Amino acid sequence: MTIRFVTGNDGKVREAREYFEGIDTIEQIDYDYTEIQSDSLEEIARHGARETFEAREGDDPVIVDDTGLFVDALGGFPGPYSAYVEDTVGIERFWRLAREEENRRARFRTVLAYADADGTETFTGSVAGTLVAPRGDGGFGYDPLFEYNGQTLSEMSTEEKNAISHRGRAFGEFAEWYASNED
Ligand SMILES: O=c1nc[nH]c2c1ncn2[C@H]1C[C@H](O)[C@@H](COP(=O)(O)OP(=O)(O)OP(=O)(O)O)O1
Repeated sequence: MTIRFVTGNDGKVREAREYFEGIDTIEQIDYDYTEIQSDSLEEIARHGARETFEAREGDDPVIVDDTGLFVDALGGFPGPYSAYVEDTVGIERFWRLAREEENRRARFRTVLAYADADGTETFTGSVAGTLVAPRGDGGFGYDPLFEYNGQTLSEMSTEEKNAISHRGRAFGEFAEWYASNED
């Protein structure tokens, strides 16, 4: 099938194309859905997918990905506000805040929302790691700061990142559900 991925983030699309290579086609859709103010990634993603599905003509299913980086020592900040923090202060200044903390544990969480004529479903994936001084030049967003098993996500190939990442795990949940729901 063709999966219509509603996002302006090319990094997310690259990871989806790698994950579903040879299985499904990923089509990137630009639709400016309302990012509701909420501390729940589920609500944000669910609302975005529903709104986009209903605004489009036809019955093509769509997916929306809402992701956040949650830092333990900062009470989960920036969490659902991760895009805002990246756009305003940037990851270098965010690192200067995080490096003051003794406990540098953090977690990425992705909620993928799928909407079609039958309703909306959400799928979640997360990965725990450690914040470090930025390293590597792959990936996107906060990847250079996030270390997992000795490597930052920026030092991994897309395939390696997908194998352990929040998003890769959410894709896995979705793919399993989708396969068991096909007519
Ligand atoms: O795997 C990732 N590795 C590192 N950083 C990441 C990742 N995934 C999202 N991020 C960053 C991008 C943005 O600063 C925020 C999520 O924001 P989020 O609203 O989900 O995405 P976005 O605004 O970039 O694109 P869009 O809403 O069009 O899909 O965390």
